[in-house]
Amino acid sequence: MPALAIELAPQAAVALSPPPLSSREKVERAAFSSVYLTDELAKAAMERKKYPIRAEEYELYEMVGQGASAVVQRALCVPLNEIVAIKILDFERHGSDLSNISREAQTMILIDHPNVLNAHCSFVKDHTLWVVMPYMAGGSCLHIMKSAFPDGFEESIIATILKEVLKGLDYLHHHGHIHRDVKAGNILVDAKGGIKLGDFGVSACLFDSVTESNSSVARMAPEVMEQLHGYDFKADIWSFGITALELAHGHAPFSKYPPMKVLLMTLQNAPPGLDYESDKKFSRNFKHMIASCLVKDPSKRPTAHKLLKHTFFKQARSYDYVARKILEGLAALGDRYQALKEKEESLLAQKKMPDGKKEEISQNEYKRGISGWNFDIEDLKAQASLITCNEDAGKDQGVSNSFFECDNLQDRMSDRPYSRICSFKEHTDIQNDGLQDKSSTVLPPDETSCSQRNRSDGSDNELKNMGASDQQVVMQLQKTEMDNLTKNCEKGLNGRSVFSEGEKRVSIASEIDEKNVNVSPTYSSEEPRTSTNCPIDVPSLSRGASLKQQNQQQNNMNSNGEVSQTTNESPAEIVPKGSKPMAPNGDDIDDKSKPPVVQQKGRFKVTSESIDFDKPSSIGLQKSHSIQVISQLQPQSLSPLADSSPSYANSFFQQLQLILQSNIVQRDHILSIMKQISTGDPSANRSVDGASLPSPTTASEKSLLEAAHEREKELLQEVSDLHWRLACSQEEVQRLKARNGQL
Ligand SMILES: Nc1ncnc2c1ncn2[C@@H]1O[C@H](COP(=O)(O)OP(=O)(O)OP(=O)(O)O)[C@@H](O)[C@H]1O
Repeated sequence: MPALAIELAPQAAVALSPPPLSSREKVERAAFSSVYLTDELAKAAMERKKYPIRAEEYELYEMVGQGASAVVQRALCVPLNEIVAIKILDFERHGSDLSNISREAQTMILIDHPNVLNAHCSFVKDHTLWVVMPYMAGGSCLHIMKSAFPDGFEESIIATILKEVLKGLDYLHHHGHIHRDVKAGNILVDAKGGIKLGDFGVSACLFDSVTESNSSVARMAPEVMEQLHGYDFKADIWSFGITALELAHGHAPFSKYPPMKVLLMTLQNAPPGLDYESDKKFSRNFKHMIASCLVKDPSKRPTAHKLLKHTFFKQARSYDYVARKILEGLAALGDRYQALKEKEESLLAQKKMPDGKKEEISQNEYKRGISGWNFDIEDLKAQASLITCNEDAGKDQGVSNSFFECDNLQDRMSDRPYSRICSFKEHTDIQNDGLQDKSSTVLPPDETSCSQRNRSDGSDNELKNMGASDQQVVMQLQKTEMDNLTKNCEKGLNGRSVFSEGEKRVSIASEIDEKNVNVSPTYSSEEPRTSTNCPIDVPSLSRGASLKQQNQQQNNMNSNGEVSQTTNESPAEIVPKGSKPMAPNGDDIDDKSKPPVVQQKGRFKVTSESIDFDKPSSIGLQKSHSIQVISQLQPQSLSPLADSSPSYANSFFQQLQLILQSNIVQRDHILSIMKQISTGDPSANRSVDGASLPSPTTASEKSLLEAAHEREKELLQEVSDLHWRLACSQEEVQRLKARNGQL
């Protein structure tokens, strides 16, 4: 049966109304709905060499790659006598979103940029879609690292590769595309060291594969994970930052964790970054470049266009240099692929988990975030003083512009450089963070304050990043893990080993462990910690330290106060600052003056409106020492403002309750564990209900309860703070509504 071409001239693009279709027909027809077509791209595509669209005209050779949804084979295009790569997607086996796949294959054909892998053509063969592409003989950066650079590339190579990737991203964003899967595995190198960003979205919907693999989750931006407000091209910048870390270390920061863990870590923790101590070989510019991408608030991430001007990329070299440095001496791609596949299969067969050390490193990288950095403040001041202010200064950049070159006025205008003061302040804050505490309890760069405004609208991880359902998941996981922890402690008390050899040592439990339990007085904040510490450390707990540490962490999480709409009813009404219009021409991508755009991208919403909550008011919550009383309060009773927007207040109140409940559960677990340890009785009451807590008969139990009450008070204080911010936010919402009404 002859293969059917789906490479169609854009003029022929017609959306057909579908009667019941076979999956093959669906692919073919979906290819017509070329929403991405632009005249410019279509013209370029028409001018290109014609590749045959019949499978018979290609000779398939060895496999050179495999992704979640496709295999890639080297092949000969017989009529043109040219080696190509053919990506073969089995759309029946993967049950993929056919319209997405074929539409994006179509887009690949129209792509025309030296740094983006385009497709020569694509066609359907039986139940598979064939995408014919240029053959990239070096393979992906991931493959190259796995074969010859397990600890990552050197900085000049990384700068060269990433600069090319960034050019590709800039092109895509300029044409209104989000890549959605930037990673080392999708950065391809040709025989001459040329770099192309591949796999332009041909792999299906991201969230369909979340449960299967964490390779995409590891690089997913927080706003993509939360799915509350949609995301925009800045999500690619986050992934770009993670990819930079991947190239620097040979693996992504949390690649060894299961997807759910990665989701939680990304949402809850400070962003990962290069470590001042262990990454000494890398320059400050590199560290800064990564940090500027890994800012949780997308609006504070630079555009690809702006990032290209970062001083880090000054060290970029030629393609030749890349070929010499990383390709020389490598076996042919097919052989390398085969060898890696065999190695991975044998590891799997032996049930050998990946190196536990790497897990620890990942964990520590993650926790430290950028806290270990030391900036030369004088240097920064000098650089910052070169930057010109504009009226929006400080509004939308997460990190200083002092690392960015401003070539001309247009760049300055389009990229909205920071003001001198903000730039300096930002770094002061970063530096202070580093000096203040080298442990994990630091604010990420996006949460450092630049002004009063920024102080009040920085991200609140618990509230901004997580919807109610996320929190339920978190709570459930935390409870499960806490139960595990309790069991492990029991095992420890019974003289049995806490973790078996092959057991994963770092899990969510370790996170909880960090926050709530692991507070041995002998603990050094710079030492890696794992949940294995539990049975050893707990007997010598310093409760004060424990609670303080926990509180500090909580405060860090909650002190920035951005309050975002989380109700499901009207997600488009209030959206985060980070969501900006994705301008097709790219020039005004950062222009806040544009009207809001809400766009549905498959299952995601792309939104552009932002709201700042910057005006404090003083509405206090009456404190109570009983958590029960607070948790029973109805939202209406909390604030008169709640009446004006009940769904908003309800949602917010629910979130507060969830956080509080989560803390209560954790607290009770900890108390229970401590009691077991102090009595040496693993069968001691493990109930987590406040009502069934043991009565304070001994001095140690008394002090435990005192500590718990302290914590309770702290939590109440936090609730009070949050409520205050809610009131501010509501006021701001009213103000904005009024302003919108006027407009
Ligand atoms: N044009 C090419 N030339 C050489 N190798 C390629 C080419 N395209 C892809 N590969 C190799 O094949 C691998 C899988 O391809 P690709 O990532 O496009 O598949 P996928 O199913 O979309 O993957 P995923 O969705 O997991 O990213 C790549 O990581 C790369 O190593």
